[in-house]
Amino acid sequence: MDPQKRYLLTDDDLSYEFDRKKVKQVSFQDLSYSVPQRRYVCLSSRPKPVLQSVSGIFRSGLNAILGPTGSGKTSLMDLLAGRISHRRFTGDIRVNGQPQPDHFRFMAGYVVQQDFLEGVLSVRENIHFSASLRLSKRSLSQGESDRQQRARLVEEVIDKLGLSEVADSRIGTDFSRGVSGGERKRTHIATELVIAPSILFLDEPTSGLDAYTALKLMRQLKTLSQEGRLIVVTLHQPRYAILRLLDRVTLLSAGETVYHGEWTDVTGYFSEIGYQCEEKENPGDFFLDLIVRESRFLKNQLKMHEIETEYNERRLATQYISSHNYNELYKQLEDIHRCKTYTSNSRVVRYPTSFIWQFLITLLRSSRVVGRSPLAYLTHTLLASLGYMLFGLILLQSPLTPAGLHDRYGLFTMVILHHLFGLATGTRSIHARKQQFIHEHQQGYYRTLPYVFGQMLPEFFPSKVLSSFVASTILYFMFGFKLSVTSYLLYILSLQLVLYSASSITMFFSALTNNIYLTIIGPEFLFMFMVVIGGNFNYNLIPFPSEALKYFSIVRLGVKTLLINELTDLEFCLPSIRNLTGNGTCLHETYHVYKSISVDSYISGESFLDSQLIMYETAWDLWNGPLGLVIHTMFFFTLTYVALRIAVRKK
Ligand SMILES: Nc1ncnc2c1ncn2[C@@H]1O[C@H](COP(=O)(O)OP(=O)(O)OP(=O)(O)O)[C@@H](O)[C@H]1O
Repeated sequence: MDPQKRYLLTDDDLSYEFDRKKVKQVSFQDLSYSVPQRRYVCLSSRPKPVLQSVSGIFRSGLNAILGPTGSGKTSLMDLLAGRISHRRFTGDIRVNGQPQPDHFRFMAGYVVQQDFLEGVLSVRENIHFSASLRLSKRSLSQGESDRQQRARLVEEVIDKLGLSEVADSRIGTDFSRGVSGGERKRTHIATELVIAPSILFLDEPTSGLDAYTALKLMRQLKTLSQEGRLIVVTLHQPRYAILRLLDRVTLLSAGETVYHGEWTDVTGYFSEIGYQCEEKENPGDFFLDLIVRESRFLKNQLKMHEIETEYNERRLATQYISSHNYNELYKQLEDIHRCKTYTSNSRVVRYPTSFIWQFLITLLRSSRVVGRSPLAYLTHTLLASLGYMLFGLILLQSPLTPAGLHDRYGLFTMVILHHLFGLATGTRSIHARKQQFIHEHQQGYYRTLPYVFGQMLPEFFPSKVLSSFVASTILYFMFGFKLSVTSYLLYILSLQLVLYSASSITMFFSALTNNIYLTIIGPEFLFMFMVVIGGNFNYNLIPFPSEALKYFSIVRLGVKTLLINELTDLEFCLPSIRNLTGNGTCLHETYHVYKSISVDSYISGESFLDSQLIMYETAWDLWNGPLGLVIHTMFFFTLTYVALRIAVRKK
């Protein structure tokens, strides 16, 4: 193919090219990357350089990025894996000599330091989840059914990583022990390997493992690389036995390269520039100590503003740039990167599976998660029911008296407040899932919307919906609200809508920010605001129409609907004239007798609604409350979706 013509290919063509071809080489030239350094929440100061003019070529085999903590290993790997937007860095990355396509991250396996496996699911189920969402129909062969092929691939990878004995064991959560650390790490690798990527990135795969397990894992990676894969790992301070397995390394110091090339040549290179590693010393320790010592010295010099040109020339990074190794590398890179920079024809990112499929698979996972921890979900219902039962006992069969009318008002307000500050706030656990969502989304498991409908809503709502339904029903009959099917249904509907509305607000805050305090205080502040504007406070001094503002209050919309539903057609009389007609009205003849004695002897539900400035005459007056709650819910769900979309935008 004409090399110039190659760059006229569309993303689809490229994806096809890469799906068919193995990634044999990733080359990068003059990569520089900086991050905004925020001192205060809104103000950003000078950008902090993370990588400076880093170049190299990784080929099939076991490649490693080594360096002390904070030297930029993960950042370099993120760039190479396509997890950082092209807008954020300068330099050029090529895959098999072609520009890195937009969806490269979907094709590459990426094992992050902290895994996001589902603790209540088994090893096999976790791997299956990845296979179901990341293996496109096109990548599966004809003949066998898709389902059988996926199952076979899962079993193959379980076997390859030596996980057969624990395949049905649960991963484990903070509260229940599961598989060992090494098995967990291998399961994480298996979730990536199951898509048979020809390139695999692993960030600190040995961290948290004992020496033996770490070596065993690295040997497995070596075997995988010998099958023709291109594997890139970052390592912090590996032992010698691990270093000997490596084919190529990049040594980083404060974002600059101090060596890139074959592992076997590294000792020779350093002795050439005057640093001789003793025979019995671990070369890894030797180089890293050298880099750390130099960085510390450099930091002190910088503090004193006296970094000398003479010293600069002796710096490891400067010496590397003037070395023969670097010249050779640069010649090769010039050759590979000679072609024009590719500009993408389309920015559409194609997912391996369809929207519906992503929804179904995420729904299956969330149902399993809910089903496997029934106690966690039922506790909510049990506690809420017990609490409401207590209120029901205290106010058992409240009479239709003026005092009973005030009990109704008080109880409605209290139940709504409990829905806001009690039931809805549990939705904050979405915050804990956000990093899992970001990782899985970046790896091409699913789009945002199927996740929202398939995972988020089913996982967070059933327990709340059930709690609200059971507890409110108990209260309804214990307290003795209006005995009418329509009134009962409208009462349940209103409370459910209040719950959705309040939960959508807590969800929005969880999706919006990583700050745990803000996810707690944000919704509470908003709820308090709604109590103030929706309650009977005199806030006419606020410079906007108070009536319009009331529609913003979930409290107002909820209480108003419950009051209209309960109070219309009811009359509340003094106990002494509590001789009801059977349809909730006082015996008016008796009332006439008492009328002259006390004005408080009789109150109609309607007159109470009048006193609260609540309109109740038309169907619109009744239904604008539920409608307002639906609009609230939809509004905050949309905001949640937008916040999640922003959260998953490439770094
Ligand atoms: N998004 C970011 N925001 C702020 N600082 C960042 C960001 N990304 C990287 N950095 C900073 O850049 C430097 C390099 O980070 P990076 O995670 O790449 O280092 P590392 O070598 O992988 O470290 P470790 O071994 O501890 O994981 C660090 O000082 C880090 O704080």
